Amino acid sequence: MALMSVEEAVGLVIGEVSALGSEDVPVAAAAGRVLAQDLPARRTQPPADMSAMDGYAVRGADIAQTPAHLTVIGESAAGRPFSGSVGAGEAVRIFTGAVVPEGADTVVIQENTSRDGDRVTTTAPTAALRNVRLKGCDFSAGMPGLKAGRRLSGRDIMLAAAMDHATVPVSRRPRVALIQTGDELVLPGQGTGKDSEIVVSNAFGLAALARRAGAEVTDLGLVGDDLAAIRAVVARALSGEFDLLVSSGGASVGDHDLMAPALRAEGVDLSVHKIALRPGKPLMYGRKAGVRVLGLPGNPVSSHVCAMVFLMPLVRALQGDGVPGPLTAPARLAVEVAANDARRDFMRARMERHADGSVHVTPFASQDSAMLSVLAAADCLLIRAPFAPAAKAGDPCEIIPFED
Ligand SMILES: Nc1nc2c(c(=O)[nH]1)N[C@H]1C(S)=C(S)[C@@H](COP(=O)(O)OP(=O)(O)OC[C@H]3O[C@@H](n4cnc5c(N)ncnc54)[C@H](O)[C@@H]3O)O[C@H]1N2
Ligand code: MOO
Repeated sequence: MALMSVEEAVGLVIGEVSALGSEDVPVAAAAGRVLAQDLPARRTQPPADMSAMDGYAVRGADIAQTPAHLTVIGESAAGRPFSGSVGAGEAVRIFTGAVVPEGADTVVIQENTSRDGDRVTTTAPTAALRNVRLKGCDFSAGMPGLKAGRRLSGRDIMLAAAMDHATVPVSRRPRVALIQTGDELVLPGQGTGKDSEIVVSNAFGLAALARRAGAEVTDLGLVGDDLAAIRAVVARALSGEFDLLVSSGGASVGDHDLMAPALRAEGVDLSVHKIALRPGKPLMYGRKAGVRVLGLPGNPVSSHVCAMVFLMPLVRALQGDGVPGPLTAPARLAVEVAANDARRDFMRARMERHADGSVHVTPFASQDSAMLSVLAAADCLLIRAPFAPAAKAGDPCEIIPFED
């Protein structure tokens, strides 16, 4: 059977996905969530012309010549505006963040003045209109401040709060169920010391990546290589409690690789199985009604790479994220690499930043998809396109930097 290209598979997995429902969350809890609707400003900022400096609010025309002598008629502080207006030859003592009083249009910083009782004299020139933040220069009421589909950063929630939103509408978190299959698997600390045992690792990495992408994750635990047992846990995961089932293991063609038969027996329509991807060839994707299923290979590195290429983008797309990723970056090869075969390769690699800012990437000598020590030592994946010719040190390349 011909292998499906990674692009086609990604298209099938996230192509027709739209956001699950939405919920309102306090703005303080909204960082990392995806905005479900455009967020307009509920007020104008600054709400009035405001001083950007500590000094004196004056009429610009009055200070065209230095020195200019003015009479101080009052004070405007942040939150405590001056109620009168500034006439010709007058000044109001003003502080940063205070409303510029009516009549004034310029603020002279106090370092450029000398004060004597209620008289103030300018000691250096100030251009008219300086040091004033005009009403609405940041945003105006009704203006679309943040667009739907945006994953909110700390900077975004500052803007949301300043626009006077105590809560923000975000897409609800996709509910993800994890299953790990394999008779050999034991939990950390629970092995009996037999050479045939393998301590599970995959669910920890998968849960971490899914949560980082915004999912609520439930680990349904380990299940042996037994069709009835796998079907039972698959049936639970498909029962409506979850939006996405993610399995690891049992995806290949061996006699004990039972995930595809179990999924099909439980009514999952598998549209992807076997991809031109390394690591991660035996990747499955399918749906049963509203529940999506991602069947990842058991090899630990394969499961993790597939999670970066398919699981995280899918979890983000299920929140309506307009940029589901993964985000790639340009770099240069630090060493030569051999020609690639038909599978798009995501090589574990380390990057080094040179003084000129360029990033140089060295893939590890071992690219075994079982080797967690190499995965943990890597800080990026070097992408090699299908049939890419051999390349030499200094050639441009593309990487996916790990986010942690
Ligand atoms: N004849 C063929 N054999 C294999 C092929 C193939 O095309 N033809 N593909 C290989 C590739 S590529 C991969 S990747 C693996 C994937 O196999 P499975 O998804 O069936 O994975 P398992 O056999 O269940 O496990 C593989 C390996 O990973 C260990 N493992 C499994 N689950 C976990 C876990 N949760 N935590 C840690 N380690 C885990 C497991 O013990 C095995 O060592 O198939 C190749 N074979
Ligand atoms: O795809 Mo497998 O992950 O090459 O080992």
